[in-house]
Amino acid sequence: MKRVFQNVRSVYINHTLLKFKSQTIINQRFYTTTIKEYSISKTRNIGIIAHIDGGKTTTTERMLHYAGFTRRIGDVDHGDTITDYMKQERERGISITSAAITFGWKNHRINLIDTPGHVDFTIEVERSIRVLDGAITILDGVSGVEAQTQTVWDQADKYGIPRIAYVNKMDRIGAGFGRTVKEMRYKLGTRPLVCQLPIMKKDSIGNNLFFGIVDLLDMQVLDWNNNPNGSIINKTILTEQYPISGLFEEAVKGRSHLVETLSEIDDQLLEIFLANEDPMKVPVDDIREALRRVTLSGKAVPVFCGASYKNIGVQPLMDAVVDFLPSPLDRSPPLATLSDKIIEIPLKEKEKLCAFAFKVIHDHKRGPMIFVRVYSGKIDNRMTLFNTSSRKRERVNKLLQMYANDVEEIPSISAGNIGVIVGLKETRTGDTLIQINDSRQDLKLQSIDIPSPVFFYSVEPTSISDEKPLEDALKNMLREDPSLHVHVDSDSGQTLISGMGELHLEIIKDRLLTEFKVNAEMGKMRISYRETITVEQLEHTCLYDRELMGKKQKAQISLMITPLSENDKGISEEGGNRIEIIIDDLNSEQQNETDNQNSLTKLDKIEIRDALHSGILSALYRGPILGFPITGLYIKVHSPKLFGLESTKTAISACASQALGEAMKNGAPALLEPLMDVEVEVPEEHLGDVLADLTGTRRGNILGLETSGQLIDYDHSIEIYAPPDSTYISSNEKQKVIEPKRIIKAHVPLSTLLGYSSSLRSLTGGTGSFNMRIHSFGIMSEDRAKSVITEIQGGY
Ligand SMILES: Nc1nc2c(ncn2[C@@H]2O[C@H](COP(=O)(O)OP(=O)(O)OP(=O)(O)O)[C@@H](O)[C@H]2O)c(=O)[nH]1
Repeated sequence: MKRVFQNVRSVYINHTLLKFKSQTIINQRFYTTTIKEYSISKTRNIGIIAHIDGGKTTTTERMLHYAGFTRRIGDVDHGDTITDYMKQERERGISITSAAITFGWKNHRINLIDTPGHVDFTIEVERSIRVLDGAITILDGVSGVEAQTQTVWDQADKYGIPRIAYVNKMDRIGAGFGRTVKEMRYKLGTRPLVCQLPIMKKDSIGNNLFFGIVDLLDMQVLDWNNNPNGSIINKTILTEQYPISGLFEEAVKGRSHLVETLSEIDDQLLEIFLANEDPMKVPVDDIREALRRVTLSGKAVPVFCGASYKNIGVQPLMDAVVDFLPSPLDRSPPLATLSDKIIEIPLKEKEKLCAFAFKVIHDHKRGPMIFVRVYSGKIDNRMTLFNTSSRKRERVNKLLQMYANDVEEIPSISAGNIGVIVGLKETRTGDTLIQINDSRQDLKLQSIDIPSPVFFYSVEPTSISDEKPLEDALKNMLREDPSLHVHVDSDSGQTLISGMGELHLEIIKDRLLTEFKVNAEMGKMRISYRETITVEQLEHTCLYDRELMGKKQKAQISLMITPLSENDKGISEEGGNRIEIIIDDLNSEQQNETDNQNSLTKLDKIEIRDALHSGILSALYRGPILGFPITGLYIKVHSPKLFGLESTKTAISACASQALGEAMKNGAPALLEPLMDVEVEVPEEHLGDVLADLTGTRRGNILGLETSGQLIDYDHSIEIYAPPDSTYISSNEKQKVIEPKRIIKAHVPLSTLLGYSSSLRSLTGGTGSFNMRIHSFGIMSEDRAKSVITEIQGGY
């Protein structure tokens, strides 16, 4: 073939961008550590979020390689990736924890978090997103926007995280870039801006192979031809002579659309566009700057494509992280509460310290490792910190930068950065850390919403000598995982462990037995029901007056309890309840107090509030019917009456607990069961059978039917550009493209979904798939409640 186009070979290995302090080979890996300090504007705290199996770990692995961090690319399917380092992750080929790694790219420091995709580990995603400044959303080019893609998208929306999107797996038969872009518009409600086009090429036997991409900004073709690890990219300026018919014309259409859409959203680019008139003449740097502005504002999402497994498309994606995702300086300051007021925490190194513990892992050699994001000030090695949540002083033993499961010691973690503290004994996920001499002792950064657990089992140590190791292991795991709940049932004395799903609890069991080497037996996995009240409002006053260990304990409080409205449920905390504590009235009473014995000088308001709060929380664990956790209530604690030194923290807490227990009995309590948001995808011919099964014994409520890959509820008023997919699929492959499936959306009680995957398999001959996540807890009918009570009381 006559070469009529300019061919530029460019080496994309980025080793030189890191300033090496040392290089060591550990387990065949090539580790580099860096002492180079990047300014905050050159820092990117980003996450990779996607549906399960979207290719997050595979993409991260390539990023590490091209950044010069690893000598060889790890493979999820061989269980040797850097970020999936837990035994359970490698065995199952899935991510369970989110790994945090730092690497350099184009003179920027990238702190990257690879999050899990499975719905059982949603909280891992939530706590990571909480501290991120930007995210890459990976979509599977064949499956398009999937259920969990929508979940993580919503989570990122909640925290206002700017995003770029990457349509992966373009090498797979049936991949549709244009279709996925359209799905982003109508399923995610975003405005996708196509920045690249995928290119297919015929191989020797006529099959289409994903070969490279067109960069619509620079109007050049990037291909990774004959290049096993993808480090070398051939760059070719795209002209009309390019030997793939129609490619140049499609690229002109794509670029024109990109410039026109950007001009619609961004006034600065509009001016440049008007001055140039032709979208093809608008300078690439101006387009890049406009893309950055619209991404940061959340008005649009640039879309890229590739096949990470085939080492295609990853470096341009890394460039996009640097070019379009925000630095910590581009983000609005996080909010915190201070003395019941909402304040902003400005990002300044010279300010007082404010850091957020977003993850805790228990390392057998180093002890607890606390992952923190520093929002203002600086954490120095050996510093003493104050934890405003546990109200304890904690001393830093070491500060670390993480390279997945490998580390480098660093002298400090400055504002805008993510790092790890070793030496803190009491800090848990979600805690706020400040300096010891800071007067803002109740400063708390907005914490993480923890979804309600839906499964539980009991755990018993095999012998008395196993009790302590079990207790220690559970304590460590609780600090790591805020979605795990451990509770000792006061009636049976059994330790109950509850979690987000069957997989979550299976992993916990596996870790207890193999990682912590605890000898224990687990009971059958069961559904965690809930209890609530059905009356409109309850008022109750409780006087607690007891003698404990020879000391008189006395306190009184009043409660007002109402069921939460549907709107309030979305903003509820504490197991789906909202607790409000009003102790302002305490002041006046205290001031009027004449009897010195009744003065409250020993307890400050924060301690009284904490004691009331912990008392209510402990009572919420045990409902009056079957002892399941209480949910769906707004509980107002008010008019506390304290009796001098007899009103200890224990008395106040016990009084609150007793008050709620007594009140619940008068509230016509009812049992609730978890209702799941279910999406079942089936071929048309099995639709009837699957619907009948869901609405029959499974008691499902069908919410709607959709067809995969078709535009439903699509807002045509916003025009988007999506390249035609058929251009890139050979007639041979067209026959193999999977037919569109029907998607059933329903609310179904969890209790009827146990073992659903095998039923669905037999109903659809293995062609159906489903996804579920907790929607809410719904009140059981009387008959259903009776059968659950009989089942549980008769040996449950
Ligand atoms: N054909 C093809 N397969 C891919 C590509 N990227 C990833 N895969 C495969 O897809 C599967 C899932 O990849 P992972 O990287 O583990 O996906 P993940 O999103 O990290 O998965 P979870 O963390 O468990 O949610 C593995 O078998 C990969 O080899 C790709 O570009 N093309």
